[in-house]
Amino acid sequence: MRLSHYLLPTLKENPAEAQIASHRLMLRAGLIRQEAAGIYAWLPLGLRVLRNIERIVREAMDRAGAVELLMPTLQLAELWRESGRYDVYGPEMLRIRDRHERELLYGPTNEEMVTEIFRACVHSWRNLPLTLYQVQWKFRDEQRPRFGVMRGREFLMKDAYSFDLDEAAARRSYQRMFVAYLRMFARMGLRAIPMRAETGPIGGDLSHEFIVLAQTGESAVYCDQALLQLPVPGEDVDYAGDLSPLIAQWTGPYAATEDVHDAARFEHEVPETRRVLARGIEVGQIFYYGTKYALPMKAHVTGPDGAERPVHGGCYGVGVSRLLGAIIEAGHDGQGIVWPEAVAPYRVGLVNLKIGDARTDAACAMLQERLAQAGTEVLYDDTDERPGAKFARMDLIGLPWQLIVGPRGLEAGTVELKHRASGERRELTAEAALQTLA
Ligand SMILES: Nc1ncnc2c1ncn2[C@@H]1O[C@H](COS(=O)(=O)NC(=O)[C@@H](N)CS)[C@@H](O)[C@H]1O
Repeated sequence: MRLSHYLLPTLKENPAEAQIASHRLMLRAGLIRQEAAGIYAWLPLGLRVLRNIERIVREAMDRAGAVELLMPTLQLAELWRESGRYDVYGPEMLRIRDRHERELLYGPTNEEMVTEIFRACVHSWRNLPLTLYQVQWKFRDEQRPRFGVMRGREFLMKDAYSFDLDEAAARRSYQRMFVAYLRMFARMGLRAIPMRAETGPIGGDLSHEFIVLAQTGESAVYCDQALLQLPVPGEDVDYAGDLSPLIAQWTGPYAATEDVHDAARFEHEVPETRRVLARGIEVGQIFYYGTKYALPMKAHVTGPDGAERPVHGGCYGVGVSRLLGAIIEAGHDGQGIVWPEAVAPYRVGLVNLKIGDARTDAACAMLQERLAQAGTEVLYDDTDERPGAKFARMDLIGLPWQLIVGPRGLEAGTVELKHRASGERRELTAEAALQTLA
């Protein structure tokens, strides 16, 4: 991709309204643009990261056996009257009337709608367990949208919903999602800690939040240091097996958000040297809520004994757009963003220090060709700005690698390869650089 024909409106100054690093950097690096309070346009570079995060989320859901569908953002109010949540959901719900004066709402979440789809399509226990998921925009009319995409009003969520014959089976679905979440966040370069949490308007009696520790996190969290060192389940985890030992390993040590924190237990259970009090960003939350929606909405299946019964459910959310903020909070320095390779918008920033010079242009063309053949995504800075400005922009947007081509280097038969995260720079031949990037 050539920067001279791209849309990358970087900003030199820190925008006054941005109070935390990720908000400042997302605006300065030209990833998003605020269109209204809590409502953002996703500019090309930010959209590529969002899509990479979605890909990792989808791969984790598919691997855990969930099935993707896509539900509309607009929902009928009567659906929420069936569950009894329409009147209790509160001012966060954006209520809309269409031209026929029909009452609609912009979905803040989709338990009712997915239950309606389930009850219309599934009638036998033989179809269970079934976990459906989507990646869809949500709207919550937050009183105080802030911190950029961290607490937006329109935001992208992966929401999954499990359906099972009984509580025991539903808890197994919950465990599969729990493990999938541990793996998913680790693949994004995050250490997300599962913490017992309140269930709030979604309901149920079992919930865990997945928290990324960060100074600017909105939640205060208390946990046992031991949790921060646990190895994340590997690629070979057997989702069909008994996951209880794994869950016990991750839920044994003390971990709680402030709204469920038990100070006495914390002091009693956790040796002082291992007590962690930190702030965290909630990047996901999972709930078991039994028949809370199936009962009022009559989502039944015929059991093995031939009897009709309401299904047991759970829901599993991930803040896909919030994750850009969380990843930047966890990975940035004084020069800008430091993207983990797995989510970076491009892997290599190719910088031509003298656009128009036959040798540097030819070298850059060759490098782009070879990197494209190797499947490496490249953002080519073919602008004629000063080198200093080009380096600063590359550091700001935080691509994992910078490949710098200048006339002096070519004279000596070398190009420069810089690793953004470590700051390490090396002068080496183009071939050696391509080998390093392979
Ligand atoms: N205002 C918001 N802006 C950005 N992300 C948000 C916002 N509200 C929630 N999220 C993200 O969305 C995730 C899921 O939201 S939730 O309310 O906990 N859960 C649900 O809505 C369930 N229906 C999940 S299926 C949260 O963990 C958080 O990461």
